[in-house]
Amino acid sequence: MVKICPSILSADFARLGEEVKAVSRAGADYIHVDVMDGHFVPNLTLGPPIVKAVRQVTDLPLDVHLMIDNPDEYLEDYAKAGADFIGVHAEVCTHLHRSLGRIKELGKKSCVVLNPATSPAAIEYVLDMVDMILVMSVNPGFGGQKFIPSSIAKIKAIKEMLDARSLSVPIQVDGGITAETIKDPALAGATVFVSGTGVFGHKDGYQAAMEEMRNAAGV
Ligand SMILES: O=C(CO)[C@@H](O)[C@H](O)COP(=O)(O)O
Repeated sequence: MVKICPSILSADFARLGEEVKAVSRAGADYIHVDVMDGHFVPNLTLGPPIVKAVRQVTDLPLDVHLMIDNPDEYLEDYAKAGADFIGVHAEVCTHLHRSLGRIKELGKKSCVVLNPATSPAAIEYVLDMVDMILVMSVNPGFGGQKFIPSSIAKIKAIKEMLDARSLSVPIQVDGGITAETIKDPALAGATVFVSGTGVFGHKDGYQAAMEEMRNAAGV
């Protein structure tokens, strides 16, 4: 079952509440919230007060992707703000097992995130404790970038690792996802798709964008 998660990074921030309501009505499965700190990634976005505000305008799960250094220091703030999923990068968590465990202790779903250059081996020993795995198909920091094709082999490798352990953790993919690019990652085993410009920039509107992606995924 394909899930589509509009990334509010590409929304009109001056009308953020309306934008979130509109994609929720148009059939989004989760609202994807990109948190950037200007250190781990070369861009700055938003923090817990905005997550709290978004929480008030939709009943959909909030999928909060922390692109920040020292995520442990902020997990509780994002949990309190209303995140449902909290994603942390394998590259910045010195004690990844502890960070993912802390997310669960806070009563939230945990997601581990891999940059394009990071090997699936980095998450081999936490596969059994995560609720979602996010494969970045662009280098994080900006919307509107081109899908990196090597992500497909990585998704396949992670799917094989999960199957070998009889685990059914959803694989999410994020970056450059549109109706034109969704099929290959879907065939490789991804079921959860983040899309920013592909949804918010679609010429025929949000519902058409998500329907096209679901149809194109075709799995
Ligand atoms: O995390 C990120 C970027 O760092 C993504 O969530 C982008 O927001 C996706 O945007 P598109 O590539 O779909 O435009």
